[in-house]
Parts: sequence; structure tokens; C-alpha cells
Amino acid sequence: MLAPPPMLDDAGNVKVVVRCRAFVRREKEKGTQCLIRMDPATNKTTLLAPVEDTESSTRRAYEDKEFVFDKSFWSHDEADPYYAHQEDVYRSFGEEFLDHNFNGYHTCIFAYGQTGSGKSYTMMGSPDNPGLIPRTCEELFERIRDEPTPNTSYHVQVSYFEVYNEHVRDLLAARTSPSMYLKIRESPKDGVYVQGLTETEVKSYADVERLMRIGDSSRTTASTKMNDTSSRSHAVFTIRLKQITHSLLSDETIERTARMRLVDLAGSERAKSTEATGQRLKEGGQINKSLTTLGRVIAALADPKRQNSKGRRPKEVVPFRDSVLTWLLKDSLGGNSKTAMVACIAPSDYDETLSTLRYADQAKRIRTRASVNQDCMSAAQRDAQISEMAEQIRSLQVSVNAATIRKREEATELEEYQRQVAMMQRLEEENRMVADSRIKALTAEVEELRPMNIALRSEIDALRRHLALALGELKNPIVLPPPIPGSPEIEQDGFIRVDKRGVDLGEDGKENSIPIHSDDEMSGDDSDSGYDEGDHDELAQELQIEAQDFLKDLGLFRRKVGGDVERFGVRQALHEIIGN
Ligand SMILES: Nc1ncnc2c1ncn2[C@@H]1O[C@H](COP(=O)(O)OP(=O)(O)OP(=O)(O)O)[C@@H](O)[C@H]1O
Repeated sequence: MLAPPPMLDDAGNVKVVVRCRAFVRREKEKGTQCLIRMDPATNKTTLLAPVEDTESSTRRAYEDKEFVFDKSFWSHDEADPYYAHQEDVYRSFGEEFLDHNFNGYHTCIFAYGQTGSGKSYTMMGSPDNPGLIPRTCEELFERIRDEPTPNTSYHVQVSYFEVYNEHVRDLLAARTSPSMYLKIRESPKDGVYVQGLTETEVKSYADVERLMRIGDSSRTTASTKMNDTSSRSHAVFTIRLKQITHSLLSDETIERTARMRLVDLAGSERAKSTEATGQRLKEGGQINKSLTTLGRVIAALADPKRQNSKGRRPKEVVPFRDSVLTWLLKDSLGGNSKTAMVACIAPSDYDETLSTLRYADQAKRIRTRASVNQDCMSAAQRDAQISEMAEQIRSLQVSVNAATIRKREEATELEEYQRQVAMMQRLEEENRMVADSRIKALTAEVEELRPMNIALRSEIDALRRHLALALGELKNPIVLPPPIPGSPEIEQDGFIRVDKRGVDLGEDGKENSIPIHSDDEMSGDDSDSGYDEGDHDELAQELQIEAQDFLKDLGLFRRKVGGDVERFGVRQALHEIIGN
């Protein structure tokens, strides 16, 4: 059978208890006066005005202050019959809060007080005197073992983190350098949570003890004037209890999830008392800042105007987000949680103790509205949920597979691309090398052919000059003086036999070169001479045409040589020409 059905929505005030510790060695040595009186019967706590210090220059009027809380734990004098041991504190309300968890409520217990006032002692304690956290965990497993609800399976998870200098650090994760800080997120379903926090499944109290040791050794502590092992951070230990009960009668499944938050806050401190400097002073500043924000949150939540707003939106916005601590405790202080505050006080410090008691007095006016975190599901609904989840898993599997294939394809494509790029680079390099060697070969060839080219040019020039002369001679023939009679060189027919310097002389009367006449003959009737001016011009014209053709051919020849040199290189061009 399931546990008796709890009230599903339970509004109630934050439970506030106060605990006064014993003198520590430092206080005993100083012979410090005890300023606290407690009446366990009425739960009244009185802060006594200190006996005036006659030597002090500042004269201040102190007065006794009285406060009533849900419980006053007198842990000052062990000989006192009302002395509150660790066990008493746990039995008084720790046990009750564990009941709430088994009923499906979220709970939160936080210890508040000045530095060295006994918060860590109350929450964690020592191996000989375990505090609220180990006792709660131990009893949780005892109950699961000894009084299990029939047809119920239990799942317990533990997480442990600290808020140090406004950063969240996982105390169950291996320490890193530099420290790895976690982000805070908020969702409509889960409320405020720490993203990526280690949540370890635990099966026994021994498992929890091991995790507590790991977390405690990782926590940031330091020695100050007020406390040898002062916590420099707020530590949040969370237990998540899930109970799944299946009723065979109705074939229904009931799932209850409860979260227990056990918070050991860093102590408020005055730099003057702790004599902190450097890093310790900075830490102290951050601690005080977050505790001041917690004070403002408590004041806003405790405001009677807010309490009476009855569903209307209260005017003042609670500054939860002003510090990491208050943001994380948003649910515990102002929402779905049953919450308790343990105000720890030192017996001797009037101002600090008064501040703590005022804080606690305000907190007791805060009302929270806790509800049972329970899901009830019929077999049909459960089956539907299972098949819906199976479908979701299937579609996720498909997208994971597709992503894997895509990734693989992308990798192959990338490989191919890189291969192609490398090949292109290789080809480019080879091309460059080929071009280099061609340039070298061409340069050598050009150098080799240069003298031949020069010789050809000069030959062409000579030919051109020669031609020009020949043309000039044809246009303006040389007129020789009339022959001297009796000269052996002049023949009867009036023709000159040209001597060795010019044309072959033809004794035999064979054809010689151009006939040359005397002036007289030329000026007279020339019909008999067989040669006249008209013939001359004709011949000149023919020669000129021939010469022009020759020049044209020469031009064509040069262009062809130029083209071939361009196409085949000099040597090949020459081959071409010679071949032709
Ligand atoms: N109820 C108690 N009985 C005996 N000794 C106690 C008690 N409470 C605290 N002490 C001792 O007082 C000293 C300071 O306590 P503790 O470290 O718990 O203070 P704290 O409030 O956590 O300090 P801080 O804020 O600097 O971390 C410790 O030596 C602790 O053993």
C-alpha cells in the first residue's frame, strides 16, 4: 500500500530554529561572557546586553532582546539538562522533513549565521558527531531498507555543489585548473537548475558517505581569525528521491519525486573581526553581498503586503536574480518547498547575534506553498507513454544515423577535395617546371641562331641595295661617248665588244650585252639601230615589276619566317623553310 495520501497543496511558514553553540577555545581563553539565554519550554531566546566595557571609548546603550522561534537549541553547555545534541536537532525537525520527502514534497534546510557560529557543525558535523545531512541520508536508506512501501522501487541521486565568489562549482567532479564553473538555467518544468551538474545514483548510505567525503575535501575553506576551517562558499547538498509504486489492483503507476536541499551557507563576517586581507577579504565581500541579497529576498517575501496580495501580483519584485545563491534558492524560499532555517549563533558577539536573530525573525514570516510532486498513470497511459518514447527514440536514432552518414560523407568529400587540391598543386608545379625548361631551351636556341639571323639580315640588305642599283641603272642607262674611229674596241656594226671588266667580249659575234650608240646615232633616225627608247622603257618597266614581285615575295617570305619562328621555334622554322 502507498503511504497515506498527503495534503496535495500545503501552504505553511518557513520553520525557523535557533542554535547556540558552546564557547570555542579562543573565547574560553579570553574569558568571554555568554550573552544568550534560552528557555526550551517556551522556545524563547534572549540576547543579553553585554556588561559595559569601562575601558572602551565608545559608549553604547545595549539592551536585552527577546525572540521566539519554532525551536531553540541550547548547545552551549553540555552539562545542562536541556543541552541539544546533534541527534536532538535531527529528531526535532530533520526527521519531520524526511517524512515530507517520502510524501513527495520538496524540502530545504539552510543554516545561517555569522562566521564560526556552528553552521557546518550543524549541517555536516564531524565523524563522531554527524550533523543533519549524514543523519538524514542514513535514515533515508534505513527507511528504504526497513519499511519499504509494497510494490515500490526507490531511486536516490545525490549532487553536491558550492557557490564561490558568485560561481557554481561541482564538488563531485574532479577539480580542474582553472576551475570549471557551471551555468544556472531556469525552465518552466524543472524550475531553476544547475546545467551539467553531476547527479550520482546511490544505493546505500556508504555510497553517500563516500560522496560527502569527496565533496567536503573539494570545498573551498580557509583559516580565518574567527574560524580555523571557515567555509568560504555556500555549499548545497541535494538528494533526489524517486519512488515508483505500481498498484496491481488498479494497474496504476504512481511516481513521486522529492528533492531535499541541505544548504550550509558561508558565514557573514566583519573584516575587522576576521582580520581578512587579500583573497580572504574579497571572498568575505562576495559572501556578505550574497547574504545581503538573501536578506532582501527574505524581507520581500516576508512583507505582509505581499502575503495579503491574495493571487494579485505583488508590487515589489523579489530580487532572486540579484545573486547566484538567491536565484538557486528561489523555489526553496518562495515556491514549492517546505523550508527550514537554522539560525546559528555564537554566545558572545552581541551585534552579529542580533543581526542573525533579526534575519531569522523575518524569515519565519515567509510562507511557501509546497505541493506533492506526483504523477499518476494508468497502465494504458503508461503504455502510450512508453510507445511515444519508443517512437521518439526511433526518430532520434534515424536522425543520429543520418547525421552519422552525413558526417561520414562529408569526411569522404573532404578527403577527395584535399586529394584533388594536392593533385592540382602537383600538376601546377610540374607545368611550371616544364615551362622553365622550355624557356631555357628556347633561350639557348635563340642565342645559337642569333648570328645566323644577323647574317641573313645583312644578306637581305645587300640584295635590296643591289636591286636598287640595278633598277637605278635600268632607269638611267649609262651613255657612252662616241667611239673613236680606229679603236680596236669598236666594230663596224657600231656595237661595242665589252672588255673583261664587264661583259664577255664576243669575237665570234655572239650575242653580247646591251648595245650602246653614239650621240649622233642616237639623235638621228634610229629605225636602223634595232634598239630605241621605247624598248628601253618597256624593259625598265618589266624589270621594275619583276623587282616589285621579288620584294613582295621577300616580304611574304619574311612574314612566313616570322610566323614559323613563333610557331615552331627557330630551328623548326628553318627546317620548314629549307623543306619547302
Ligand atoms: N554545537 C556545537 N558544539 C560543539 N562545538 C561546536 C558546536 N557548533 C560549532 N562548534 C565548533 O565551533 C567551531 C566553528 O564551527 P563551524 O565551523 O561549524 O562554524 P561555521 O558557522 O560553519 O563557520 P564558517 O561560517 O566560518 O564556516 C568549530 O570548531 C566547531 O567544532
